[in-house]
Order: sequence, then structure tokens, then C-alpha cells
Amino acid sequence: MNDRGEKFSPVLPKAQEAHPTHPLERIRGHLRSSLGLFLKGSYDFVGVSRHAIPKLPFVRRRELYNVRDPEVIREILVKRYREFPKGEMMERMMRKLSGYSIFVSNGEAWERHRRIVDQAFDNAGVRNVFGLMRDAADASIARLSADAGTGREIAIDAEMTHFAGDVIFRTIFSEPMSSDDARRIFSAFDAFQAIAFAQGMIGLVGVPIHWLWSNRRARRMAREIRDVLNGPLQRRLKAVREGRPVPTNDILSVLMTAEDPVTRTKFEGEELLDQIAMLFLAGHETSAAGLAWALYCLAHRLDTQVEMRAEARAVLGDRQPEFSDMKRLEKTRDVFREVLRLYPPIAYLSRDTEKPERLGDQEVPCGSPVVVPIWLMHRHTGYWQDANDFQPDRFTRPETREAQRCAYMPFSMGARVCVGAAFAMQEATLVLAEILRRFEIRPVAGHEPEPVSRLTVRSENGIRIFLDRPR
Ligand code: HEM
Repeated sequence: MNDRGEKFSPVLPKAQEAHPTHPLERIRGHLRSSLGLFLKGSYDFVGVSRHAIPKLPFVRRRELYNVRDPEVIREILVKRYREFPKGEMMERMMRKLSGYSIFVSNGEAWERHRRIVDQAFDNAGVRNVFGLMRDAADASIARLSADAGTGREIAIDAEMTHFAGDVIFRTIFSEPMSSDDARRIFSAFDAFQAIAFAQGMIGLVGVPIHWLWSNRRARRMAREIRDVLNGPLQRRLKAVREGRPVPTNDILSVLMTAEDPVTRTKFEGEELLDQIAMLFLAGHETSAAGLAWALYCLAHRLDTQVEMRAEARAVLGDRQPEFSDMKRLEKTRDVFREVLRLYPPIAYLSRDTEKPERLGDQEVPCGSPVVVPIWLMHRHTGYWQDANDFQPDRFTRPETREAQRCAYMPFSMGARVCVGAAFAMQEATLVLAEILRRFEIRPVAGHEPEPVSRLTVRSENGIRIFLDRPR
């Protein structure tokens, strides 16, 4: 509830009363959305719970451990992260698209990947790409302007996917993404994401995923995405070989030249394309999901829009935004932080145990999947007041400090924290300020998004809004 007594509880996933008892029904439910793992009534539990994974005949029974104790979460993600590696399943799913790259690798390979990729996303890296991000925001505003004030509904989830894809394309390659490339890559990625998620769930119940017919299609989609990304990569490599001038401030320039200080090696050949494919995927889908939910929430809170517009106009006036403006757009950042709490683009983190472990009061066998349910922690009634309400100003209240420490992790935490967190906050602050200073957002009557989680938390039936010029 804000000062004027306005309150908005954004939409929840369809009722999750209880798990269906039939294993096939349960698998079907999880294939639709893994938010089904989070039952109604599990938003106030602190501890580690154990859940039987539905299984097929002749397959070893396994159990999944759901961790909702902040101390145990810290143990897994921060203190002993090496002993809780990312699972093999995820790696097998992503290998077709992005090889053994930073998001899925473990051990020394991951440490080397991270030491190189960090060099592209440090403070200087994020500042260097600001101008390229702003070009993508300008292009998005131009597309939105064509529909604003016309009374036409806008599919804002599709537009935010285009925007976030364009941001990552431009900041990697210093080139805009052509409409043709945008179409090819998004439709291939849509199909790839659906297959990868389904394979992950099917793999969990013990079906070897290399048996699945969908592998051929997944490989075809992955090739399509890699082809689009390989075009500008090969152009850049050719320019370097021919001694022509090339951009020196984009992500590709760092990834091509950065050396790992430990092994004295660089990314080259196929490995360079693998890492680019991974950054493209991790960098656009998550931001796009968060931004679409932000615009849905804002459509229902005119008062927050008025405050954001006042902030954007006070900080930016009529000029174009600069890097130094971003830290002054505090309200805008708090709005996005609150949206990431309510709709964390990655709803849960998954790790495997490498040896028998004791987590909380559970004895966990070697090779068990351990899940950190970001979604549940972010709406946990023990940590958050009015947990399901959209209240961006909660981040300015002292009582939120404890909740933030224990139960807020949209970018994960510890050594494997999101490498692009500062980049994502910058792109979201920029585009939200740009949209809010120009447009008023209205909801579409009768349209209620339905949150589902596959690789990211999206709306099953899209997110639609109207844009008007502010009165
Ligand atoms: C709102 C936007 C974003 C959210 C909510 C988000 C969230 C996350 C989360 C939760 C993880 C940990 C996953 C896990 O451990 O299983 C992660 C990892 C990662 N993210 Fe992000 N991300 C966002 C944007 C980005 C962007 C813009 C980039 C790059 C341009 C990026 C690149 C990565 C990479 C490479 C990793 C793997 C890091 C590692 O394992 O060392 N992300 N992200």
C-alpha cells in the first residue's frame, strides 16, 4: 500500500493446491511450468524439504532437495560452491547451442572462463558499452512510438525481447541486429528453449535425453542461432586479419584479446563462438523477461509511473541519457529490483551433490539435485511484508535490509553470481526511464498474464499494454 492507499498484487501462477498423484500427470504439470514445484503453502517454510522425483520403471529412485534456509543457501552458493557443481543435465541441454561455456562449466574450466569473461563485464566494460545500449533504447522507443496513442495493443514481451536481444548484439558486435536476424534468432531460440526445458524435465525422471527425437530439432535450432552470431564474428576476425580498424570498446574486442592471467590462454576458434552464444542467450532472455513484467506492473500503478516520470525528467531533462545519470535514477532502479523480486527471471537454481551431504536436517545422497527456489524466497512470508504486493519503495525501508540479506537473490550469489548483473541493471534503468519519460502505460482490460517458468519466468499468454502520451 502506498501513501495514497493504492495497492497492487500482481498476478500469481495458477493455483497450486497439491501435486497430482499420478506420476504422468505430475510430469505433464512440470513440463508446462516448473512453478508447479512450488506448492501453495510452501511460502513460509524455513529448512530443507525432500521431494520424490516421479520415476519410470527400471530407473533408480531419486529425490530432489528444496532448500529454503538462508544459511544452507549460503553454504551451497557461497562458502562451498565448488562442492555443489552445476548439473550434467543442464550442460547436456546447452552443449548443442553453446558448447561447454561459462554458464554450464564447472571446476578449472569454469574458473578460466570466468576470469576471462569478467574482464568484459567489469565497471569499465559496462561503462564502455553505455552508448551502444542507448542506441538500442532509441531504436526501441522509435518502434514503440509508432503504436503509442493509436489505441493499438502492444505485445510488450515481444518488444522487450527485441530490445534486449538488440542490446546484447550491439554491445558484443557494435552492430545493430537486422530485423531479419532478429526474426530468425528469436523464433529459433523460442523453439530451442521449449525443447531444452522439456528435455531437462524428462531427463530428471531418468530418460536418457540422447534418446529423444527432439534432439535433431534442437540441433537445427542451435545451428540457426549460431549462424546468425557467427556472421559478425567472422567479419570481425577477417577485419583483424586484414589489419583494418575494428571497434575497441565492445564486448567482442575484450573477449578476443583478454588473456587468462593464470593459464595465459585466450578464447579462440569455436570456443569464442560458444561463449558469445552463451552470453547472447543468458544476456537477452533474462533481461527481456524482467522488463516485460516491469511494464505489466507499472501499467497497474499510475502513481509509480508519475514518480518515475518526474525522476526521469529531473535527471535527464530533454537531453539524451549519459552513463553518469544511471546512478541518479534511484526510483527507477528500485522499481526494477522489486519486479525482479516478484518475477525473478530465473525462478530457481539447480546444483548436484558430489558426495553424501547433510543439508539442514536432511541426509542427501551423492548425485542428488539440490534446488534453491529463488521464486519462493522472494515471496517468503517470513522475510517479506505483504510479500505478494508490488511495493518498489520497500527497498528504501530499513526493515527490508534483513530480507534483502537472507531472501533476495535475483542474480544468485557467491562466485557464480550473474556476470551481467551490473549490465542488466544499467540496461533496465535506461530503457525504463526512457519509456516512462515519454509514455503513460495502461493495462489491457480483461488481459491477465499467466506466469510460467521454463528456462525463464514468462507469461504463457504474453503481456499486452497500451501506450499513451502522458497528460
Ligand atoms: C535481469 C537480468 C538477469 C538476471 C535476473 C540474471 C540472473 C542470473 C542468475 C540467477 C544466474 C545464476 C544461474 C545459476 O547459477 O544457475 C546468472 C548467471 C549468469 N548470467 Fe545472468 N541474469 C541477468 C542478465 C544477464 C546478462 C545481461 C548477462 C550477460 C550479458 C548475463 C550473463 C550471465 C552469465 C554468463 C552467467 C553464468 C555465470 C557463471 O556461472 O559464472 N546475465 N544470471
